[in-house]
Formats: sequence, structure tokens, C-alpha cells
Amino acid sequence: MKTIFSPDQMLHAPQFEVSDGKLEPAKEIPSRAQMVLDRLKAVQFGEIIEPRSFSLDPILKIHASDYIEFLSDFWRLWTEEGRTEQEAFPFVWPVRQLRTDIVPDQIDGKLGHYSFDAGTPMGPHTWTAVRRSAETALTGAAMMAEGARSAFALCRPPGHHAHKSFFGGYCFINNAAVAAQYLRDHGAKRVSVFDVDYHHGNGTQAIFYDRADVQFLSIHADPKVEFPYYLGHADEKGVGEGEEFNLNYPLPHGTPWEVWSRALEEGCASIEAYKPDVLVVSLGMDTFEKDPISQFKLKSEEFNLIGERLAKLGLPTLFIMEGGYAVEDLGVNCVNTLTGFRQR
Ligand SMILES: NCCCCCC(=O)NO
Ligand SMILES: [Zn+2]
Repeated sequence: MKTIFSPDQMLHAPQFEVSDGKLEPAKEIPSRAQMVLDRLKAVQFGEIIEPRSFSLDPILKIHASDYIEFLSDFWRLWTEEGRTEQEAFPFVWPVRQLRTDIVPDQIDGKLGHYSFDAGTPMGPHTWTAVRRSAETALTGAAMMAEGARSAFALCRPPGHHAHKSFFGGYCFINNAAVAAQYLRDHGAKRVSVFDVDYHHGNGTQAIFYDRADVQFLSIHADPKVEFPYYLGHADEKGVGEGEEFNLNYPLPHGTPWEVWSRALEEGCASIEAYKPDVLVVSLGMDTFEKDPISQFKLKSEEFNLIGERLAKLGLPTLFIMEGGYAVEDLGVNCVNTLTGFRQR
């Protein structure tokens, strides 16, 4: 299994985030990717290649053009308005009964229009890193379309919270959604996206919610008590043609492997019934018992079991990295998953 990664993805280097209402040290930091790279090399897991270049076209299949233009132009706009802060935090949003048909001219108004939380600051090189992270996912998808049985897109910044037209949860471009769409456009009739990150993949769900050609499944902490709070309940089944192709498995804080693995089994059974041509896995390792921002109880050796179970589906599988903030253990837990998959 090859890994795709670009050093450009390190250029998004937030210092702070607003989390639980407080300004805290940023969690989604470049060293996350470094730890995974180090582990891959330490165990000689496989070749690590740089992503290919892509036009914005495959990204614009998923995201709105005005949103992508905002992301790519943002830092110029920010500095042109005389803002000197090196990190831009949204702090006002168009929630219920407010208008989103008019995008404000002022940069803070724009920032809020195109985001949903205060935990995802933008910096001078965010766009460069985000675009390369998406190209890492696209390269993995292209390799699958060209016949690879598996690939690991070491995406960072992550993507599964990014919606069509707004960012949040450390995510700007929805890497898994862009990859799934690329696969649909290059021979796959049906694609399953299985999100095993601790947090609900609200962006990926929303993007494919009315579609039958991409099945979305997510095991995550119950949104009644966990970020992103406002999507991810079990009654969200899809809409229109997409009815029954969205499956959420919300679980309580403190969930151990014995419970989590039952949801994994249910998800795998649904994937088998759906018979996709390819599987995209949104691979977050924040289900780990020592993750600083999460409250599931998976142990490092249980990540091997995730990979083994997914391998039993017998599908071409593209792994796309999402969350995981126990930086010291992230490399081990990520590579354990990929090792379990490959050993079958
Ligand atoms: N600052 C709120 C928590 C963001 C969670 C990001 C994540 O890991 N999503 O999968
Ligand atoms: Zn997460």
C-alpha cells in the first residue's frame, strides 16, 4: 500500500484555536503528519509518494466556486483590509433567521459566512496546504481508478467537517468527498464512504445526503453531547434519492471496543448489502483512549482489528486521514490500522 503526502501540507500551522470557548494551543498541527510519516518509515510500511497536481475542477465538483474563491483569496483580502493578526478567527455566523443569500463585503462577515466554528483559524499558507491535502486525496483516488487495491492519503488538514460552502472542525476542503466524486467520475458506479473518526462527518453527510450513488456511514460520538453537535443523529437516513444511503451510528462517551466494534459490524453489513465498487475510509484516530479531545476508549492494538475487519469486505479501499490528536500515539494507531488491513 502506497502513502501519498506533500510537505506543502505542513504549511498550515495554526498556533491557537478557540475550543470550549477558550483560546487554547492548536491541536491540528503539522507534527501530526510528521508522526505518521515517522512511523511509516520506522516500520518500512511502503513507498511514500508526493501527490500529483490537479486543476480546481475535481474540487469544484464538490465545493461551491464562491467558497473556493474565498479560500484561495482570503489572505490577500485579509491583509488588504489592513488586518495584521497572523491567524484569522471567525466570530460571527449567519445562524437561524439570518440571511445567507448576500455575502458581506467586510472580511469578518465573509469569514463567518463561510465557516461554522471558531476552532479553525486561517493563516497565510492555509490555502496552499489545504489544496495540496485535497490533491493527496485525489492522487489516491486516481491510483485506485487506475487499478490500485489500496492507498493511504495522508491528508492534513483533514476534511470531513467541510461542507459544500463552509469550513470548520479544522477542515476546509472535504478530501474524502472530493476523492469519492473523483472515483464516481472515473469508473465507480457506487462508492461507500465509511467515516470511523470519533466525530461525525457532518460535511461528508451533507454533501451526499440526497444521492444514492455514494453511501455514507459514520460511527461517532453522539452529537447530543459532542462536536459537531448539529448533525449525526441515527434518524438522519438521507433524503429523496439518497433515502436509506446515509447511516449514522452515534455512540455515548466512554464507548469501548466491545461496543464500538458492534457498530463497525453493522456498518460493514450495510456496505456489503450496498455492493460498492470502491470503499473510501475517513480514517480518524481520535477514537483512541488517550486522545486529548475525545472520549472513546479504543486501544492501540484494536486499530489493527479495524483494518482487518475492513479488509474482509474485499473492496478496493482508499484510506484518507482525518482526526487524531494524541500526537505521540497517532503514528502507531494509524499504521496499526493500515497494517491490520494489509495483513488479511
Ligand atoms: N474544536 C472542536 C473539535 C474539533 C474536532 C475536529 C475533529 O477531529 N474532527 O474529526
Ligand atoms: Zn475527529
